[in-house]
Order: sequence, then C-alpha cells, then structure tokens
Amino acid sequence: MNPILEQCELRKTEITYHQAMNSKHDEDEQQRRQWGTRAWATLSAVRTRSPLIQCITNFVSMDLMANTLLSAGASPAMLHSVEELPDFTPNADALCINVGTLSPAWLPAMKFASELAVKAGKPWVLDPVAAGASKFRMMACLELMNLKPTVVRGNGSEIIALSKASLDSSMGVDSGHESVDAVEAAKSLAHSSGAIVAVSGAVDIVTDGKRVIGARNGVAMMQKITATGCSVTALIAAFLAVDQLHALEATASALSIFGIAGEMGMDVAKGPASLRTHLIDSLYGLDEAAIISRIRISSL
Ligand SMILES: Nc1ncnc2c1ncn2[C@@H]1O[C@H](COP(=O)(O)OP(=O)(O)OP(=O)(O)O)[C@@H](O)[C@H]1O
Ligand SMILES: Cc1ncsc1CCO
Ligand SMILES: [Mg+2]
Repeated sequence: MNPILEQCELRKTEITYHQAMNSKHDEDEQQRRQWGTRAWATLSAVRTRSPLIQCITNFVSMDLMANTLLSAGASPAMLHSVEELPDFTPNADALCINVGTLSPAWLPAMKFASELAVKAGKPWVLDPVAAGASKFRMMACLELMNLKPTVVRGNGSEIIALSKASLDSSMGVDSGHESVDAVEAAKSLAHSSGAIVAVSGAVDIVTDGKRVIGARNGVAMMQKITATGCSVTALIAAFLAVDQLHALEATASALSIFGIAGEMGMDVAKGPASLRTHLIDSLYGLDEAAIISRIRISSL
C-alpha cells in the first residue's frame, strides 16, 4: 500500500479505537450514575418509611447492628423469644437472622421466625457467620437455607463453606479468602437455593446465579471493627423491606451505601474505634451528591 494511504488507514483505526473507548467510558459512567440514583432512592425510602426490622442476631453485633439501622432511618427490634414471634414477626417489614453466637436454644426461634416471615410475604436475610466452624453450625445454616432466605450475605470463607457444605474448623468469623475467589461458590449457592447471594470483601459481590455485580466501596479498616459484616446484612434487610421486588439491586445498593459511609468515616477516623463512630455518623448524614460521586457498582 502507498505509505501515505497506510498512514491514513492507521490513523483511522486509532480514531475508531479511541471513539470506542470513549463511548465505553460514557456507558460505564452512565451505569454508575444510574446505580447512584437507585441507591439514593432506596436509602430515601428507608428514611421516609422507617421499616421495622426484626433481628435475631449474635450478642457481639446487637449494638452496632441496631445503631446502623437507626442511622439509616430504619427501626430495629432485637426480639428472639419463640413465644413472641407469632405476634411480632408477621408485622415486621423484614427479618435478619445471624448465627454468630448460635446455641441450641436459639435455633428453633430462628427457624420459626423465618417460616413466619415467608408466610407473611416478608423478605428475610441470613448471615451464616463462621458457617464452616462446626457440624452443628453448618447443619443449622443448611436448615435455614432450606427455609428460603431472600438474601444470604457472608464473607468469602463463609460462602465457600456453605456452598460446598464443608467444614473448615480452623476458620472463625473472619475470612481467609478474598471475596472474588468466592464468585463461583456464590453463583452455585444462588442456583441451588434460589436466594440472592452476597459476598463481602474488598469487592462486594452480589449474584442471583446469572448476573454478577461488583460493589467496590468501603475501606479495609472496616474489617477491624467487629460486626460490620453483621450490620451490613441488617442494612440489606432494611433495603429489601422497601424494595422487595428488586432484591439483587437492593442488596448491591445497601453494600455500597455502607461502604461509602465507611469511606467518608475514614476521612476523619484515627483507627477502628473512631471509624466505628464516624461510619455511623456518615451513614446518618449521607446525601445524594456524595452517593452519586462515590458509588462504584458495575457488572462483573
Ligand atoms: N478490603 C476491604 N476493602 C474495603 N471494604 C472492605 C474490605 N474488607 C471488608 N470490607 C467491608 O467491610 C464490611 C464487613 O465485611 P467483612 O467481609 O469483614 O464481613 P464479616 O467477615 O462478615 O464481618 P463480621 O463477621 O465481623 O460482621 C463490608 O461492608 C465490606 O464491604
Ligand atoms: C466475634 C464474633 N464471634 C461470634 S459472632 C462475632 C461477631 C462477628 O461476626
Ligand atoms: Mg460475618
């Protein structure tokens, strides 16, 4: 080819490439803004409607979980006695069950409450804390999975253990896996259970077994505050309470919002103890502009 023509062809290819890259960037940016608008709308609905969230949760998490729900605008209630459930659970807007400090005495209440929630058409969320730590805990988690949770949210190790129903008794409540290493396990668990599965970590993963969404908000220091995972599970319940028909989107939005509150809290925190306080303050004060500018959700 004539060298001048060749140069022209090369230049044309270059321009087409840059145009494609720019339009991909515009598309990504548009998708990101759409997620921001959705997350803000759902948080606003929680603030306006103040859904009642019943939590049957571990002793460690009760305080942070209740304060997370309050600062997001929801109304937490930590009720777990079997005697109260028939009156209370059907009237709650969503239920959060967390097996962190599981004992035989509490398991019947967890199962009964989830059955009542399903019967009343209310969403419920399972947090399978340390699912692989013991046979008793794994059996309990598997039984609860059979009671049709709307969403299950765990860390990488918990979701991997649960999806294979295999024990790893060297693991406690902290994850030994990156969330991205649990994508296949999460998809398989979503397939077998029909639940939306969320895996927290540097990237929060959310899947219905087909679509996989990644939410990249948050700071690593959040792992150094006990029960941040438990608390974001309860926040997912609050988001489901106001947007039950879009469980995947509500879950991704709750994870991002909590992550954004962590990022903003980290701007002023000095360590885990002050981050705990500033995260709650930031969640309480979050506005639309901060969400739109900071949200980082995309398809994986
Ligand atoms: N490396 C990281 N970078 C950013 N955010 C993170 C990181 N690791 C965890 N997070 C965030 O911290 C929160 C807690 O997630 P984590 O995976 O630690 O839950 P967990 O192990 O169940 O915690 P816990 O059992 O103490 O409640 C989530 O909001 C998650 O997005
Ligand atoms: C530390 C701990 N132990 C059981 S539950 C819990 C809270 C974090 O999952
Ligand atoms: Mg946990």
